[in-house]
Formats: sequence, structure tokens, C-alpha cells
Amino acid sequence: MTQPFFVVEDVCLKKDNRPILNHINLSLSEGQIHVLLGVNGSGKSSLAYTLMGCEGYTSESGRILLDGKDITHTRITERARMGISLAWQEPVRFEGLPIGKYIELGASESKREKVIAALEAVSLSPKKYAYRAADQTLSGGERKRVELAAIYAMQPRLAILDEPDSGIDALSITDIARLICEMAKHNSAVLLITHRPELVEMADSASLMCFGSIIFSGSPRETSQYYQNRCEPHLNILGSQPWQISLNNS
Ligand SMILES: Nc1ncnc2c1ncn2[C@@H]1O[C@H](COP(=O)(O)OP(=O)(O)OP(=O)(O)O)[C@@H](O)[C@H]1O
Repeated sequence: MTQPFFVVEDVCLKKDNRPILNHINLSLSEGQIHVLLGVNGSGKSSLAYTLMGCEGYTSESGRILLDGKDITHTRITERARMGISLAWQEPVRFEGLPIGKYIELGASESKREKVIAALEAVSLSPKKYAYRAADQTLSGGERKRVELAAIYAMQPRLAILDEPDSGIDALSITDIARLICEMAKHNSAVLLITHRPELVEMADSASLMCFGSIIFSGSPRETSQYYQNRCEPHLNILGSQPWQISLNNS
């Protein structure tokens, strides 16, 4: 793995005077897939928004560095230009716009080919979808695929994927896994927020968030085992839904 180009140093965030992120440290290299695990409300999406530079999510302390340059106070549009992109947990609505046009907006080069390749990468037929305008007949799962296709076409330096699997059926999870691997092969770093074991397994590294802090980092296997041993029993006691993750051969 090459030297990290994206480094998060000691980042803290408060909302309504409440700490949401506590001294987060993270680094990513080109082509690295890093999984962020954690129960609901542990701060995963807040970290994604902070790294993307979303309004209201500027860290009070610490630094975010891209190629050694401090981008902690750089606006979201500039960060996008620098090659950081975020696939939201709830896909962006682009009603009225043909799907192909939406994907083309951020495509890096040779746009028509990119749109076709991106749609094929998420198993949507270009013939059927490229000219179809987004409207209420587009399902949640289809929207999720289009959002991922748009990110794929961009070939960002860092793709932050916030639960790309939500609303996606079990059979289609292999399409998502393949797409993420393709992105990494094209040298994008991927920060992947997910609860799906199939996606955790293919990552290079993982971190576990709890109450706004990263409490464990290691291999995906070690991290999910840490979760199972330390977090799940507490969730069971609290009567919450256990977050189910089981890696093969573990
Ligand atoms: N804009 C905000 N104002 C106040 N509190 C917020 C805001 N955004 C997030 N929080 C709080 O920060 C905490 C972390 O939320 P966040 O959505 O980042 O967690 P998460 O790990 O992504 O959860 P999930 O898995 O349910 O998506 C929660 O307690 C949430 O209520």
C-alpha cells in the first residue's frame, strides 16, 4: 500500500454543544478500501459529512489533510473539485433529469462511454436507463445504483460511501462489492460505511466507532470480532437490535 494521501488528525465535532466526534484519526492510501463500522448513532455519517466538508460539519479542532494540504476549512465544492465525493445514505433526488445526464455531470472523461460503463457496472441496462428521466417510478434500489454509478464515473480520489447497500437486495450486494473493487482498482480510496458482512470482508482495513470515537482499528476480521465480543452483548442487554455481522471461517 502506498503512502496515505488523505489524513485525518485528531478531528473533533460538536453539535448543539454536544460532542459528536472525538479525536478521530484515520488515513487512506490510493486504492485502499477502509470500512467504518459502528452501531446506529455512533457518528459514522457525521464523520462522512465532516470529511466531505458539508455545511455545519466543520471540525473545531484537528486537521484534515489531502496531499499534505490542510483542507479542514475548505468548502464542499472545492473538496469535490479536489476529488472527494460522497454517496449519501439517502440518494440525491434529480427529478426530471435523464439518468445518463446525471451520471455525465461528474464524469471524468469520454462521457458517453463513461455513462455506459457506469450503468453496466451497477447492472442497469444503458439502453433502458440512460435516457429515462428520474421520477417517482424510480425505485429506492435503482436510485442507490444510479448514485453509485455517478460516483464510479467520477473516478474520485476518495469515495465516501455511506451505506451503499441500504435498500439493495441480497442478490445485488455482489454487484455493489464488484463496483467497489473496480473503484479501488482504478486507484480510488474508498471509505465504506456498511453493516453488510459481504462488503466488510473485501475491505483492506476497518475501524469501529462508538459514541463518536474510533475505539478499534485493524483488519476487517479483527474489527468485526471486536464488535461481536465487546459491543453486541451490551446491545443485547439494552434490548436493541444486535448488529449482525459474521465473517466466514471466523
Ligand atoms: N445536525 C445535527 N444536530 C444535532 N445532532 C446531530 C446532528 N447530526 C448528527 N447528530 C447526532 O450525532 C450522533 C451521530 O449521528 P450519525 O448520524 O452521525 O450516526 P451514524 O453512526 O451515522 O448512525 P446511523 O447508523 O443510524 O446512520 C447522533 O446522536 C445524532 O443524533
